[in-house]
Amino acid sequence: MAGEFVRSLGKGSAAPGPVPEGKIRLYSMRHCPFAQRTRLVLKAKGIDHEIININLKNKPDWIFEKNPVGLVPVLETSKGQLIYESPITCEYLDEAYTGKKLYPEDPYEKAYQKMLLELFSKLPSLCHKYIFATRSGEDTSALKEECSEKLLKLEEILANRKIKFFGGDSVSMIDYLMWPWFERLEAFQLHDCLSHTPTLKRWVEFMQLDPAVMATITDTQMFKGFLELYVKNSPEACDYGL
Ligand SMILES: N[C@@H](CCC(=O)N[C@@H](CSCC(=O)c1ccc([N+](=O)[O-])cc1)C(=O)NCC(=O)O)C(=O)O
Repeated sequence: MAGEFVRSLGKGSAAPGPVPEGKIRLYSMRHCPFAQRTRLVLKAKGIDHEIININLKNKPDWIFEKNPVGLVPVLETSKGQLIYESPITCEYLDEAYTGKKLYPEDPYEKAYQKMLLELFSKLPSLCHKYIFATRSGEDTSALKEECSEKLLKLEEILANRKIKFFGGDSVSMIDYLMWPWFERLEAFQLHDCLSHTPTLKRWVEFMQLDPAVMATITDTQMFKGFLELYVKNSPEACDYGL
């Protein structure tokens, strides 16, 4: 069974058959911010796809045949090609499919977006560390400060370039690659890190109006419910809310 809102496949499940001609398959998890990057690009480009959710707390053995490290997202084509690591899945979709180009054609502008991604790329692990530290009652002030510093850097970039989105005046790849963590700041209890970043706050408001963002939005309460179970390694975490 494939679909965005279908229960995940876990240990003991049969491996799905080949991907139908004309479709691409995403191995995903409904609450995963990395997989949301790929879902944003699939939506933004209007790509015909199917989704198979994976139970990451009770993984089927066959997921390691799709990605040797057993993580989602993974794309599978009808030729049996496999693509993993979220920024690579997004770039692949942008190149392999027609429709709106999300990375700029200009080599410098594309390089610039990839440099921004590097700058951003510490934030996911900081958010995750913060969640675990909060749960175990540790002092989280240094981690929170580090998050604020990262966001301040992004604020300066956006404010200095006087642009609405990180790639210019319309949404592009870098915005989608960063978005899933901004959407979850409240659930991470890190929302006040945005209190000194007015330009970044406006970017969040612009992003909330984007059709692909609206189509993949994660409800804060739902994500909190998922996190609660995920940090306890519950096999029910990935299907929370279904
Ligand atoms: N570079 C890779 C990283 C991919 C990745 O790590 N995927 C997680 C998805 S599940 C993670 C998740 O949704 C989550 C959310 C919040 C928190 N937290 O706040 O603590 C933690 C995790 C996974 O499969 N994981 C499976 C596994 O680790 O075995 C890429 O860019 O593709």
